Amino acid sequence: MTSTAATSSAPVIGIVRLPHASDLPLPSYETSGAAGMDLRAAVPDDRPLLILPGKRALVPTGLIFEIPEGFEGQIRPRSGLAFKHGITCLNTPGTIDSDYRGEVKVLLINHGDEDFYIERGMRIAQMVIASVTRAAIEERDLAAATTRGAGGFGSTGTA
Ligand SMILES: O=c1ccn([C@H]2C[C@H](O)[C@@H](COP(=O)(O)OP(=O)(O)OP(=O)(O)O)O2)c(=O)[nH]1
Ligand SMILES: [Mg+2]
Repeated sequence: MTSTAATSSAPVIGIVRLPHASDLPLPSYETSGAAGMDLRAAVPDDRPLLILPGKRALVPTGLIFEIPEGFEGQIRPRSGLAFKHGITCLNTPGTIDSDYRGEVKVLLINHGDEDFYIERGMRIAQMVIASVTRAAIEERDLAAATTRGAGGFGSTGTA
């Protein structure tokens, strides 16, 4: 089941299919409540991409995204690939900036102990569109005091 229904006031994401993805389906939400649209591998039909255990690969999607200002694309792993094969995104969540006009690529790593072949059209990751807040930056001489202060990295204990 796939769903093309958008939430109300949803941003419109423009997608350009590059020649090496022209026969692949556009990304789509697999169910009516799916948060992410699945991305497919645009590797050659006759040349699956081998990822050896412990190695990583940049997998082409053959897609250029036009994400409106105020939003970003987050590339996240698919849990099934992670659970069954140890295949995940190394830089998760990958950030797709709204002003990026290059081909979106997915950085996969094989954390499993077997060779894994990425086949053409395989759904390798998912993209979640999220709103972004861009902050104003102000330099300060001193940061305002708080109860936590400089405590971190487990300073509150575990229990
Ligand atoms: O998984 C990813 C992550 C990033 N990108 C593209 C889109 C993004 O807008 C651009 C830059 O990503 P990022 O800012 O994470 O990388 P960087 O190492 O800081 O590169 P740059 O100096 O180009 O910003 O690379 C991808 O295609 N896939
Ligand atoms: Mg950057």
